Amino acid sequence: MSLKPTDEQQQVIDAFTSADRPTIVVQAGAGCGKSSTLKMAAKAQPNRKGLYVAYNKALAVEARGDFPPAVDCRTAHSLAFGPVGRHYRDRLNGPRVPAKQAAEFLGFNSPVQIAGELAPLAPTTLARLTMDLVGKFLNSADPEPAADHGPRVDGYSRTDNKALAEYLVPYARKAWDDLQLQSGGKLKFSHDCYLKLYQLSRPRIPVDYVLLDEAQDLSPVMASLFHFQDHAQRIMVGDSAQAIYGFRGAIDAMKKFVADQRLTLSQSFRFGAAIADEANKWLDLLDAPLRLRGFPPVNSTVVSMAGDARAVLCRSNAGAIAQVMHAAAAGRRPALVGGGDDIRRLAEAAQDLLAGRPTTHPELVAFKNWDQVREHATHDDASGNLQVLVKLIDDHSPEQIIRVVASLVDERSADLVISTAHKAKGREWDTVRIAGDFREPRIDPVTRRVKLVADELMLAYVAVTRARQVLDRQGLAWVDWLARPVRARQHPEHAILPDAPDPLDDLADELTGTTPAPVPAVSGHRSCCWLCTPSLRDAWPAPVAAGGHRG
Ligand SMILES: Nc1ncnc2c1ncn2[C@@H]1O[C@H](COP(=O)(O)OP(=O)(O)OP(=O)(O)O)[C@@H](O)[C@H]1O
Repeated sequence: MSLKPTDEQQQVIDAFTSADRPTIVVQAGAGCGKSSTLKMAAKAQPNRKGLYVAYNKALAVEARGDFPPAVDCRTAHSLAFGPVGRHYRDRLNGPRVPAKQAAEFLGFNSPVQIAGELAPLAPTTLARLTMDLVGKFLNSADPEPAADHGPRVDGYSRTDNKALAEYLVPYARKAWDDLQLQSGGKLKFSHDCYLKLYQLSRPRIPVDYVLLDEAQDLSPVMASLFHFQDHAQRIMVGDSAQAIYGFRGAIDAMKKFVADQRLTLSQSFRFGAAIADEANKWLDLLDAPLRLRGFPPVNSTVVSMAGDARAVLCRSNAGAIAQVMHAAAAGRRPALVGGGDDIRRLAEAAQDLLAGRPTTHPELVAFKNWDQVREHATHDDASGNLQVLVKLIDDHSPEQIIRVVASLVDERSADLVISTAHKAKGREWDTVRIAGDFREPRIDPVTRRVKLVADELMLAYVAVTRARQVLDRQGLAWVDWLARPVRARQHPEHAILPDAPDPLDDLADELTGTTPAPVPAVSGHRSCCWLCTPSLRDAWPAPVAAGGHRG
C-alpha cells in the first residue's frame, strides 16, 4: 500500500527531485518514517541510479524489496567486498589465530610493566591490546595506526594509558602491514580490514545519488566513504538526538556535513501525543532541531506506575542485571536483550581474582587480586568505572550473578524483556517501563549550576521513544524539574516563578561543551563506568571524544 506523504515528507521528495540536485540532511525524529521517506523519494524518480547504504545486512536485504530496482541497497562492507574484500577471501576464511601465536608474531616475548604497582601485561594481553588499537584504526578515517587509537585499560591512569598506546603503536603498524597481505599473512583478517583498505583507495561509486541512513552514529571510516561521493547527489538521514554511540568512536556525520538543504521529519507514526510530549521534554533540553508530533490514530498514555510492562529499559548493564534478579525472584521469565554472556564472563573473572588468581578478562587484566580492584575503585578517580563493578560483585557474589544469568530465557518465551537503552535503539514495544537507574543530575552547591551531559539526555530520549502505547516513565520523571525552566525560557508567558534563579542558566554552554566532537577519538575516560555502557565487551576499551562525562 502506498502511503500519502506528509508535507514534511513531500519537502524531502521535492528537494531530492529538484533539478539542482542539492545535498540534503534530513533530521528525522523517532518513528518519523525516515526509511519510508527515502523510498518515496527514490520511487519519484525510479530510473535514477542510486545507492542506499544500510547499517546492517538485514536492513539492506529488506530495503531491496522496497526500493526501485535502479537502487542498489547495501552495507558498506558489501560495497567494499567486490573491489577489495574478495581478494582476501582465503584470509577471511582462515582459522582463528590463538593469542599466543599472535603475540609471538608481533614480538611480545615477556610481560611488560606499564603501570607501577599493577599487574604486568602478559604477552598475550599485549597482543590483544595491539589488535584493539588496530581495530580502532580500522574504524577511523586515518591513514595509519597511531596512539590516538590506543585502548584503555581499566585501573590505568590517563598517563599510563597514553604510555601504553605509544608503546603499542610500532606493534600495531607491524600488524597492519601483515593485514594488508593478500596471502601469507599471520594475523586474523576481519571484514573491517577490507573496508578500511577500500576507504583508503578513495573510491568513487558510479551512481547518481547516495542515500545514507542512521547518519547520526557513523563510524568515521563510513563517513569518509560518503564524503568521497561528491560527484553524486548525497542525502543523509538520521536523528542527532539519538547519537548514543559516541563512546565507541561513532560520529554524528549530520553535524559536520555542509548540506544545501536541511529538512526535518517530526510527525511520529509510532506513538500518540502523550509520548511525543514526553519525548519533547528531552528534545527541549537537547535544544534539538525538531519537536515530535504524536500520531492521532495511536492512543498513548504516560503513567507513573503501569504495573506489568512488556519491556523494562535501564540506563546501565548493572541496572539491567538488577532488574533481571528482581524479575527472577518474582517468578518471572525475563529475557535480556543481547544476552548475559558479558556479565557472566565478568563474574567469572571476579571469581578468579577473589581466589587470588590473575585473569585475562580485558576489564580486569590490570589487577592481581580482588582487593586491588576494590582499592582502585575507592582511591583512583580514573577508575570510577570499577566502583559499580565492585558494588555489584560484593552485593550479590559472582556465583549468584552467574546463576541468574543462566536462568535467562529467549525473548520469544519471555514474559518480560529487559534491555539497556543502548541495546533498545531501533526497537519498540507496546508497553515500556523506565527503570530507576537513570541518573538525576544535581545542582552544584557552589556554582548553583546543573551539569547535564548530552549523551545522557539522548539516552533518555531513546528510552522514552521506544513505547507505542503505554510509557511508565517513573525512572525519568525528574525531567519535569529540568524541562520547566527551559520551557519557561522558550515560552516566557508560561514561566511560573519568573524571579527564581534559573538552575539551567548556562545549560546551552554545558551542552555545547559536552557534544561529542567529530574528530578521531583519543584514549581516556568517556563513559562513566563499564556498567553504564551497552555491552561490557563494547565498553572496553572506550574512546573519549572532546568533553567527557561531566555528570
Ligand atoms: N506518510 C505516512 N503515513 C502513514 N504512515 C506512515 C507514513 N510514513 C511512514 N509511515 C509509517 O511509519 C512507520 C515507521 O516508518 P519507517 O520504518 O520508515 O520509520 P523509521 O523512521 O525508519 O523508523 P525508526 O524511527 O524506527 O528508525 C511505518 O509503519 C510506516 O508505514
